[in-house]
Amino acid sequence: MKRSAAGDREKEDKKRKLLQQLGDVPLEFLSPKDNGFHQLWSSKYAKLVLQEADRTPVELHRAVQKAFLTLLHHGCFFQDLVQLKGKDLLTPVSRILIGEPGCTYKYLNTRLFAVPWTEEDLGISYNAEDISNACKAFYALNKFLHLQTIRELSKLVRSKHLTDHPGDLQEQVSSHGDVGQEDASSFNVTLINYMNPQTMTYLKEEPYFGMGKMAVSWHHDENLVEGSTVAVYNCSYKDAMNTLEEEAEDASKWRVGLKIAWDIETPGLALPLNSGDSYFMLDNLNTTHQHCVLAGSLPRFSSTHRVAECSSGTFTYIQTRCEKALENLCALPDSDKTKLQSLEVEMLQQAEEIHNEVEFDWLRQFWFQGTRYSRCSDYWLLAMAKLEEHWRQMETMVSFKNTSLFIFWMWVLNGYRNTLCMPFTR
Ligand SMILES: O=C(O)CCC(=O)C(=O)O
Ligand SMILES: [Fe+2]
Repeated sequence: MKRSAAGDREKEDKKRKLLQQLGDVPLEFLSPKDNGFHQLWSSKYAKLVLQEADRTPVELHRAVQKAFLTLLHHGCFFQDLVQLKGKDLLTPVSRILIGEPGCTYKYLNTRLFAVPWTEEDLGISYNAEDISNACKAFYALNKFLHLQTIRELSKLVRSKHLTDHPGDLQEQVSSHGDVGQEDASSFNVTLINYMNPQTMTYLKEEPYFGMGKMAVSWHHDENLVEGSTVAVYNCSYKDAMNTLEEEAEDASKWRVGLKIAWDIETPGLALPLNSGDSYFMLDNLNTTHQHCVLAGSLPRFSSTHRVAECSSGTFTYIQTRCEKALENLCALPDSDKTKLQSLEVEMLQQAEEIHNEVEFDWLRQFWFQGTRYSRCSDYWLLAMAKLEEHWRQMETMVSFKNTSLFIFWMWVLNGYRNTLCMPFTR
């Protein structure tokens, strides 16, 4: 999914107009201490659900919290260089993507490659046993959050708040008679975020409501299966560096902010999070509303489980594409030379397209991000070596095509010249 520069500009204009309209008066937002907070939540934000820490098994908390720290100690979190409003920006939060083997997730023009999680041993080698265990912990958390999501979705179906898409939701829920099967609500990746506010010198102020410093600005999560839920596990922790008083700590909890997209009438919502809490953006909430993350005072991790739309975003997909293009290349017997089977224009064009796709959307994306993926496992290095080999073979195809085109134009040109010269040469 390419973000168009024109589309971005249009959105920016709309946003600027909105801010001008507001002048210096901030919009209203409600927190738990405000009257009407729960009323607002249940009427305008009913598809946002909080599950407090005690709803999650203690062993799962333990395994996941250990996993976060393992990844941090192995230096697996990286700030992403993303494109926003035509500018290259480094995200304040550092991230890692973990998920189904071969899955990728593209956001803000950056393709992230999932460090594979598996329950059983698929022969994937990890750089350390604790990294392998960390991936297993997120797999377990994923399964748990998936179950909770189904539960919350069916509660939503039964509730009177359901207004739009009742049909879709009903379907999503009823397809879960047998929980655990693959479907639109099985999360295939988690994008894990980490930020230590004490080491971040500059964080942007939330511009519309005056909610405070943002770790992640207002956005919709992109590149997800339409209407799919996003489930987030939140975990802040005290390290030896943090010596805050209990009270001060309380005043600076991490919060998730929500607002209805392009709506300046409905107050925004700021929901404080305790360590171990999970929140769910059910059904199409991510489309109708925007969210942001407001920084608290402690270092914090979040594991954001999603259904990435990866019809053209898995290793299997791109490998199959390459193989399709390479069907047109056949080996000459008794030599290491190859030739094109068909010179049909469509065949040649398709090969060129696939050659570009693998080069720009996969190889360059991967190498641009440096060696970050080799911190965890060799999975993507091996996968990329295969794609590179396909790319190299396609390179010969494209050069064949260019040579054929050259010969064709020479032939046309010569024919033309011969025609012109005919009276003189006769
Ligand atoms: O950390 C969170 O609570 C949510 C982060 C988020 O919105 C994102 O990564 O897209
Ligand atoms: Fe998000």
